[in-house]
Amino acid sequence: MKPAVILYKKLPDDLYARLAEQCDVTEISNLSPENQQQHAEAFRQAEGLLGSGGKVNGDLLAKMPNLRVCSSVSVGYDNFDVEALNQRNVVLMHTPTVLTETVADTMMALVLSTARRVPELDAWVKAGHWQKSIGPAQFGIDVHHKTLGILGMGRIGMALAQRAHFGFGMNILYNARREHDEAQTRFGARRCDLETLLKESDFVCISLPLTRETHHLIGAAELALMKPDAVLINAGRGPVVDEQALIAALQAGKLHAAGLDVFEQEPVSADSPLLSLPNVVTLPHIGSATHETRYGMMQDAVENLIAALGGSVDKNCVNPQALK
Ligand SMILES: NC(=O)c1ccc[n+]([C@@H]2O[C@H](COP(=O)([O-])OP(=O)(O)OC[C@H]3O[C@@H](n4cnc5c(N)ncnc54)[C@H](O)[C@@H]3O)[C@@H](O)[C@H]2O)c1
Ligand SMILES: O=C(O)[C@H](O)CO
Repeated sequence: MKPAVILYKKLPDDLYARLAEQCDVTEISNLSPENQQQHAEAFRQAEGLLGSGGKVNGDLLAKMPNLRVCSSVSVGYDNFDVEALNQRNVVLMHTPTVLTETVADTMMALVLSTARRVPELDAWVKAGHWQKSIGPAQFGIDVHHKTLGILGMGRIGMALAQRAHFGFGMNILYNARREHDEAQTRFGARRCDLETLLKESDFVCISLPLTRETHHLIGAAELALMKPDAVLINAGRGPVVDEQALIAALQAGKLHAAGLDVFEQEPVSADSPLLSLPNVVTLPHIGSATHETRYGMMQDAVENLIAALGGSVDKNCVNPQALK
């Protein structure tokens, strides 16, 4: 008999067919309480759960007594209560690697667009304000040969360092719990404490996961250490930065600009002051959102689920120790 799974994300037809060939699929739009209630029996039967968005915690697990594998269409897994999964011996699979280069591209896009004010000046031209030669009011700041500090020197941090160092001749700083030999050898990257990184970087770039340690890692005190002409980029998770403190720093002119792909609340509220600051570039959490990469993530998530239900967790598993 095929294992029962709940699918809470729309898949392309070919990937749905691949999943349905191996599993008995119940498809729902999301993990809302209404869907959990309406499909209570399917939740009770399910051995697998595949999708992204929505909390997977002890409450949900209590409704899924047969669950063995969760497969997330994301690398970040802060939506999952891993301790609760471990207690129940539920394996969590995710999609690292396939999205790394695309997210690094997005971060570089934020670096360039904040420094050179691309969205702001695009709107200015389209609004008909370009009536004579531009002057200092339209100038930006250089990116090349500046210092880029990375918080979260993992897969995405390394791919960003590669672009910044080889593409733009930038000096790379990083803050990490351990020395990263490859970062030192390939990019001449220097490990430093958080304070030094914030004081010396022209661009502070966050590609950290959201954990108890990283929640509000960057608050008012940390922002105050940054140079007034520095830029903050966040493509990790919104709550790594205290958003109220960031708004206050930007409003007080203590930072040059910010580039944000992630927010404390998503979608960001339409009345957030961040949306009316001209020096803030906002994106709707599109770090990995290209056609090719999103397809690759969904493909990996399907294969991860099938492999883990079959007892194989050699690749892309957050908690292999949970496998009984
Ligand atoms: N904006 C997006 O669309 C998007 C897309 C993909 C990933 N992300 C985010 O980026 C994160 C990183 O992805 P990755 O594939 O590079 O993961 P990774 O595990 O390879 O890298 C994360 C790095 O952060 C480091 N780290 C963790 N806690 C730290 C701390 N307290 N201090 C210093 N360093 C710490 C880890 O040691 C690791 O090197 C994901 O967890 C996710 O939250 C966002
Ligand atoms: O963690 C990830 O993979 C991205 O944020 C997409 O959700």
